Amino acid sequence: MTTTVPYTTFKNEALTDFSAEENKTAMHAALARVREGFGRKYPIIIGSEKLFLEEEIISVNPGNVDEVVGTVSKGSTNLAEKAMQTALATFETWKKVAPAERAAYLFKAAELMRERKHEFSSYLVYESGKNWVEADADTAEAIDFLEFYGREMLRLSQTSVHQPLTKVEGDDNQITYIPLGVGIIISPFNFPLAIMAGTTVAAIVSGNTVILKPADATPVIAAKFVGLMEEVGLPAGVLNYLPGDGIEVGEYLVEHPKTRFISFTGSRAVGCRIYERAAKVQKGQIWLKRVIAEMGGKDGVVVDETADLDAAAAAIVASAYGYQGQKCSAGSRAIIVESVYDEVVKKVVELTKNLTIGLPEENYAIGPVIDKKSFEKIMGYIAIGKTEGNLLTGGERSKGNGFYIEPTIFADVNPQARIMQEEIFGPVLAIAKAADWQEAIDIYNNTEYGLTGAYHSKDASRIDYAHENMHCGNLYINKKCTGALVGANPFGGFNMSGTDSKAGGFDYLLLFTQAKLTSRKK
Ligand SMILES: NC(=O)c1ccc[n+]([C@@H]2O[C@H](COP(=O)([O-])OP(=O)(O)OC[C@H]3O[C@@H](n4cnc5c(N)ncnc54)[C@H](O)[C@@H]3O)[C@@H](O)[C@H]2O)c1
Ligand SMILES: N[C@@H](CCC=O)C(=O)O
Repeated sequence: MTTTVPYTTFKNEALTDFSAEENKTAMHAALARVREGFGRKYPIIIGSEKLFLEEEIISVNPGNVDEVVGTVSKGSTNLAEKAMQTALATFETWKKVAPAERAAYLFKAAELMRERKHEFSSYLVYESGKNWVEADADTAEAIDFLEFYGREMLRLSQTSVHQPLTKVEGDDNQITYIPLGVGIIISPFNFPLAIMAGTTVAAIVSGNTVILKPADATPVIAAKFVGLMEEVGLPAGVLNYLPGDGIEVGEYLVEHPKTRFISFTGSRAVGCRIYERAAKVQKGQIWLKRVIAEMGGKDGVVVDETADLDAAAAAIVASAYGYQGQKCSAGSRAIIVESVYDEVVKKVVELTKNLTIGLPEENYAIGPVIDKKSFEKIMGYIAIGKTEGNLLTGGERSKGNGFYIEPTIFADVNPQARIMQEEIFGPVLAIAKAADWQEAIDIYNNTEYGLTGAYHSKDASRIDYAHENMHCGNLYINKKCTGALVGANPFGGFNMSGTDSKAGGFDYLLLFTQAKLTSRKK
């Protein structure tokens, strides 16, 4: 298999318009088909072996906890070792496969995923509790990553385009981006298709082999994706699928001397732990491991008195509550200038009270949070919020046979308060008042994170100031602070939000390669 797709032809996948009757009908049909497959068992996949084990991870619908979406065999350290040996052996052949051939697998997978878009989105609805729009965006982003990284590998392999070298008389100089080796992909629950698939295929298309450890709550959608890659003919052993306990299997692989890199997306605490453990050189290890860690955020929307206040309020609500606030990009803080504070807060409360709560499969605006542990953590923060701010709406569990929480707003919160500083990862918004726009930006910058932010204003010089001074990887002007588009809004943050990488960006594949220079005498 190979490809002749020009690398310049990337376009973002269109989102589905669910107000159109035919799309609604197609989504209902896909949900019904996926529901028929509930309770299916999914194996561990190592090379060409499919292993069904007694010990399993049970994937439950967070919107209706009596439903089991599927069960997935659970990996152990023995199987992690087996996966490592398989990935190491396969690397010897995969690294020699031409970039165009590697990219072709991604393009084929994108084509099939596009054809089965609603089916993938339905798994997201049932397994992660996303409503239709959020699920559709997750699937579209996964398609984008396949199309984008495939093209990026083609571009990177044309090194005269990527890095034209200075001409030297009598020399023929060539730079080649070669793969690293075996990578461990550790993915989060919240973009269980897009981030899981994107981080996996970026590594694979660059010529590496990988062991994928998906999030415990969302292993079925990962199994579906691995099945798709198998279907397009990706050679066995390039992508090994090993669900398992983060601490047991994850740490075994992070510490393994043959691990060449770790691509982690998840919380700050786990990211820091992986970074530290990966830094220790193990017996027999002949490289320093590369760690790509995309971690949490405490993102915020800043509004000054010149802004379009309706648009700003809508952006605050969309940023805070999309997928129940379970986005690293979620705008869990709003910082509003005093002179318009009451007006904007009133609008935000009204919009929030209009949000409907219910089953994701019925496409309510607000669904459940992912699991019991998250539910309890978020309710814990709501209890803290009740001591740190004025509760304007929400603050309670919501009805339903799942992990439903009311969208919650705390106003008049001190910028140093815990709910203004710590990532809650749930439908909780903390609002602070600033004396003026500059103080608002200072408050925005006053966290340990630096992932996304938004600034709402009509004043061009303040916008320029925000552009220079709001310290975050993704800054949005007069927009919400979520929803980065592959290729258009390369995504990743500063400080404790990670290692400053940019998923969906034009330098991302460099993280999975090393540059080799060959200088020939003519
Ligand atoms: N910056 C980004 O691009 C980005 C994107 C999505 C999510 N996130 C962050 O992810 C977090 C939410 O996801 P989550 O709850 O799945 O995160 P998490 O850190 O709990 O888990 C992420 C992954 O790490 C694994 N893991 C847990 N402990 C481990 C260990 N000791 N060693 C190795 N692996 C281990 C988990 O099993 C899971 O697969 C939030 O903090 C969010 O901000 C960041
Ligand atoms: N890339 C997504 C966030 C990913 C993290 O959760 C966004 O831009 O909203």
